[in-house]
Amino acid sequence: MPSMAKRSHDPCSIGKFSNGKQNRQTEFSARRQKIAQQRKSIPIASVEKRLIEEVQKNDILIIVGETGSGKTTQIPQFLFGAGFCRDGKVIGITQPRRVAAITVAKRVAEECGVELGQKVGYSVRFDDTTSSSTRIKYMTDGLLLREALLDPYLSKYSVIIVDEAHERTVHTDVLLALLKNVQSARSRSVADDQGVNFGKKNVNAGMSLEKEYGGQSNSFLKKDNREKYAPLKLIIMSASLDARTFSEYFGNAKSVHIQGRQFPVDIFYTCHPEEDYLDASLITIFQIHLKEDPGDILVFLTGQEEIESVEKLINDRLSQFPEGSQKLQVVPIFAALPSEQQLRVFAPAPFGFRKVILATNIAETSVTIPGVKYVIDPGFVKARSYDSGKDMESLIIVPTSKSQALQRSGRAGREGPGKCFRLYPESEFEKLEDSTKPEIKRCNLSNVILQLKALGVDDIVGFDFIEKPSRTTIIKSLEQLFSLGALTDDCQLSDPVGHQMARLPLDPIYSKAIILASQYNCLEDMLITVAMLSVESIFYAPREKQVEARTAIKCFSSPEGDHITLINVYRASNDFLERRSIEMGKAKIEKAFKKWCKDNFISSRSLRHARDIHRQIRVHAEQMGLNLASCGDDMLQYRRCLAASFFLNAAVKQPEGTYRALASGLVVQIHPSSVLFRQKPECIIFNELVQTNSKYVRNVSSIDYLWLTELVPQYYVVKN
Ligand SMILES: Nc1ncnc2c1ncn2[C@@H]1O[C@H](COP(=O)(O)OP(=O)(O)OP(=O)(O)O)[C@@H](O)[C@H]1O
Repeated sequence: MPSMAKRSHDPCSIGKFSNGKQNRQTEFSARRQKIAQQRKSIPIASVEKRLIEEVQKNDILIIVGETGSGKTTQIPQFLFGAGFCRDGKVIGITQPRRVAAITVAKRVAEECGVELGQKVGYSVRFDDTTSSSTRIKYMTDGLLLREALLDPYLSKYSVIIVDEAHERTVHTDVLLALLKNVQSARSRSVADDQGVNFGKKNVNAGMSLEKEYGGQSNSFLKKDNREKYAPLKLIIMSASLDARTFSEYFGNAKSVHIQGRQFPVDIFYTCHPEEDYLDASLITIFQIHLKEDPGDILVFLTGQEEIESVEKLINDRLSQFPEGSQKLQVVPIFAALPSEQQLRVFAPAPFGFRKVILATNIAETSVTIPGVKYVIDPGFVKARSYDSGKDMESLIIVPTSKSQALQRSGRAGREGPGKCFRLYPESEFEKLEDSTKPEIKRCNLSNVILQLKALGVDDIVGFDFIEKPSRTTIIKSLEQLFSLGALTDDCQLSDPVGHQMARLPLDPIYSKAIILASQYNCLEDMLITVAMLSVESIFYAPREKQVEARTAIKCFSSPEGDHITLINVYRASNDFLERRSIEMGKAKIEKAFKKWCKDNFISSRSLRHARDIHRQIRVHAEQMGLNLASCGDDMLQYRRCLAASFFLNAAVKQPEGTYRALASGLVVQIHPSSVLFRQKPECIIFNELVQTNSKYVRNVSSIDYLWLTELVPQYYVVKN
């Protein structure tokens, strides 16, 4: 059992739990009363007037306030009350994650006593609950960026609040630059009584990549029409923000600090470092379950695999408890789970049960999970990392930053006093970085550049990022887009390919595969491929059943590689569901589907998610008028299309059985999970590069070497 040392203690009162026996109406009014009470006692309530004055006085305001002080839920309501939505204007609040946007909107609608989608709504990719009456709109930062493509001045908004800005996701950073530009353009339009026009580019024939890199900073909203826009108010918010960086970026903008949180959270550290944080998490879960007062537990793990393995370990251990004494409900939440399954963590546990939520960092900021009193934080997170020299992007497990640790502990103590168990010594905490390195500095930028180009940004190097990505990364990403045919020689979006790619909400390499597949008459098959490649892992092989799992996978495997194998799984699941939907009702199908997946060592969650993604991207393909054909059983065209799409990830076999990636020169091996692990064909394409003790490639298919020069001569003849 990890021994814990308590760091601080605040006097606490025990949270109250409803007995659930009141009739519905009394329950409803009691809940409304409770919410009204909560709102009054929230720290931010006492500074409402001052905050409104600050927003009125300052066009840009930076607000730093403790977790749970009421920034996300209350400030938009204050602004609404102060008249910021007059003339039908909207207050927009961005969140880095969908789950936060959805759940906070639901809470605020409830606080306002309105139906979701009326005064308060949310909009996230593929799910929009807003209507023409919506005045307080929660959304993801990525969604607001896409809105800017259609309405460059974001003209319906009077205020935009960028929440959890400390996360510094790529979308947040790009959004900040965009908003800065939109704000000054809107102010100019009023001051000069002269309008502005968005996105008209100085097409400069013959401009080379070199010129693109060397350009000067440009404002991409250019004056030349006569429309007027009302000024835009901008608020940047977080609990753990380096206010100075943001203030300087926005020309010494004013920052205000909100003191206090509603309930205390006691922090505990282990006395010694833990060798195995999964084991330590498991022990701490049961330690809390057996010894602590009622209250749910939120555990932060790094990804789906860890979550599923801890889920299994908890259930195994529970099965050893005497019948009827288990009383622990385990609910996972991670990005790859379909939305409705993610939202299960917000439902109360069955009466008398304690809920254990196993979460990735998607539950780290903004969300309030009702019932959570205990947080377990092993101190790790899976983060993107990019080596621009090798053009290699990977996900690696790294220690959290101090600001992430603070956010995690902030998930306890929202409805009453809480406790946070950090599974590392306090001395380790002191060594953590203050904040997380901005994502823009650790990822490939081709997607961002594609979006910026679609927004009309000419000069990427000169673009006013809050922190500039490295020049090498920008150059590599531009080169990649150029190789994919998304950019013309003068660095503009190509027509139609570049524009079509920017419309698809996917990585450029996948968008390109979809556009090409339309020409190769195999789009249906490529849509399945992209959907299956977008989820974590389709096959699930428990350690103790490796042999059985390998036999089961053989039923689907194709000698041509993992891509066709994934298509076989998808098609088999289609057949299964079609047959069953004739035989049985909806509720039974779900159960039968789970059993079918389990028998075949397939993760039913991942497959469901892939089916969901497939449905969504198919709608995009239809709307774009692409040719929705399938190549049926003759997969040759499909394999040629794989080669033409993923040529940047082609590799050839070396005499000793390793592979040399043609674009980067890296020496890689086929991952043991690939169906081609033993077969080792002469030439392959792959979709993922993972770095453990060696460099492995996953999702691999064999191709004919000559296809590369035949299908992508502009790259292979010229370059290699
Ligand atoms: N869904 C909910 N159920 C119950 N209480 C809630 C809910 N959402 C918010 N609250 C209450 O409102 C308080 C303020 O939440 P809010 O999200 O506005 O804080 P915040 O300052 O934005 O915190 P953070 O920085 O952690 O996002 C919470 O501490 C909690 O008491």
